[in-house]
Amino acid sequence: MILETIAEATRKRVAAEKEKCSLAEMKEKATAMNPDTGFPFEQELKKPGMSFICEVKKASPSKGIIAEDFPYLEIAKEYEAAGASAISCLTEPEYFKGDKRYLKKIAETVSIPVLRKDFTVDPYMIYEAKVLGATAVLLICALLPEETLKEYLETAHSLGLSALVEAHDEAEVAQAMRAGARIIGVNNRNLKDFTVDIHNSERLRELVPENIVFVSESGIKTPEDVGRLYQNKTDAVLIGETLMRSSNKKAELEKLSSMC
Ligand SMILES: O=P(O)(O)OC[C@@H](O)[C@@H](O)c1c[nH]c2ccccc12
Repeated sequence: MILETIAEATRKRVAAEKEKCSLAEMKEKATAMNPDTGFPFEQELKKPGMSFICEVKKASPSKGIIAEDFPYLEIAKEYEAAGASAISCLTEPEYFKGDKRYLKKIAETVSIPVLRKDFTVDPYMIYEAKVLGATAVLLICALLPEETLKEYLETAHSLGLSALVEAHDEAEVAQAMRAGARIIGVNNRNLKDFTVDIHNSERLRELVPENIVFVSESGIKTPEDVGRLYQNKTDAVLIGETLMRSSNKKAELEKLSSMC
């Protein structure tokens, strides 16, 4: 299964990185930074109206190369100027052609919150996200036993980082809530077979109380998709491909939000 393959590659990558900068050292750097961020990622998504998390993504295992030309910093600036609430930046290098340097540079440049989009399988990656300037990390339920998820959430929160906890079905939504998630994202893409169904997040919406931020992720393409999710009390949408393929991101974002 692709998710496990990526997780395994990530474990290897992190093991190699620890040779250069140990866990103790990374933790030290992260904890020396100001934890009192006021959780801007969560605050942005909680604002009235639909919030847009716009993703900077060059490639994906399901789509291959999405953007041949990839001026990531310009893209991030365009998202910000277009009114994005936050930016999601892929840092996974092998399958998504992401890079930690993209995240660092984007976080230095824009003033909206930046999510580190990666396959968090080690607390090291949470400390590193903080050091790179991220305001939030992704935690995928399918990769983390409940106790581990709880522990990672506590680590993130103690550093002032928000966590977008990704679930795909009822059991994972329940796991996310028990672990103390404040932001739950339902992925419309099934990571086992890559099928996309935005009905998935519509269906699971009612399981999440309104004090927890609810995000719909993946496969969102039209103003009708966004409008339907908005009617269904979705706080935010996470959109990658549709925006990445658009040559005028501001116009595209305006169009996508036109039915909210
Ligand atoms: O490009 P899309 O279909 O709009 O999807 C964006 C985002 O939801 C997707 O990239 C994603 C959702 N969960 C992930 C976990 C890891 C990597 C990527 C993802």
